[in-house]
Amino acid sequence: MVITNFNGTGVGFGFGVGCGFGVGWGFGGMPLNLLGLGAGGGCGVGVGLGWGFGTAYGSKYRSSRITFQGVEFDSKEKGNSTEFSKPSPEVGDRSVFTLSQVAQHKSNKECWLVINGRVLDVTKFLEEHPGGEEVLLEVAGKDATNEFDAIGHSKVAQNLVLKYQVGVLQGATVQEVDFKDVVDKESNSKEMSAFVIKEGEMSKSKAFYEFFVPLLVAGIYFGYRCLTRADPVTY
Ligand code: HEM
Repeated sequence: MVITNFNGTGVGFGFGVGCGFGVGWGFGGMPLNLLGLGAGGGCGVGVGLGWGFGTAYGSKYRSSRITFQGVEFDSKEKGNSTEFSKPSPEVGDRSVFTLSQVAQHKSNKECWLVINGRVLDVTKFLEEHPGGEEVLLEVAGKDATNEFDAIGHSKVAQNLVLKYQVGVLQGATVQEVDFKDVVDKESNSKEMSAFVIKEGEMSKSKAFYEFFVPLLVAGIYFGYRCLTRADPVTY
């Protein structure tokens, strides 16, 4: 099983008494592909049905038997090792491309990008990418090394990079890799684990504003209502 955690800005709906903040469901993370638990605080209406913005945290699960196109992580076992099957690329692995040549392939029909000096044709991987095809298309035709590293991709993802290599970038020094070596313990264990926390995506001050300001406002309002409530008249 693969669990990918995410956090991001979310929208929460909740019910409250007196003021309208509560805990509810929200969406968050990139991509917005699963609902997560969110906390929201906000304006109260009437008897206290409220809504607010908060941060959503969630996890998404998928089967551990992920088969990326053409790559069988847990089959073809020979003894204790698993064979990493790489289909023959249309273009030779050692072809040398310039960045402007790579830049000519930036659509979903032909999507190339560069990672660590390797030129990759990820067209067939677009739909398979756990992070969504949009992020790949955003860096299509460019050097996406920084974006790739920033996510903290797993060893499995790094091995997949080799599968989609169609050449190298002109002037780049690329570490030679023997394809028999790319399968490590992680893929042999038939389990692809991912724990992606996008730190830095939300600054501390933003988190402060999203969480505490609505709570503060609601608290002040609640306190004001308590203090200004007229005492019942007793006879
Ligand atoms: C050919 C290059 C790439 C491959 C083979 C690849 C593969 C993967 C894989 C296997 C995962 C699942 C988690 C993991 O194992 O690390 C993943 C997640 C992700 N990737 Fe990539 N990736 C590639 C390029 C990129 C690029 C360039 C970006 C950003 C521009 C990106 C953004 C993401 C994001 C945001 C996630 C996390 C998804 C989530 O939080 O649910 N990936 N990728």
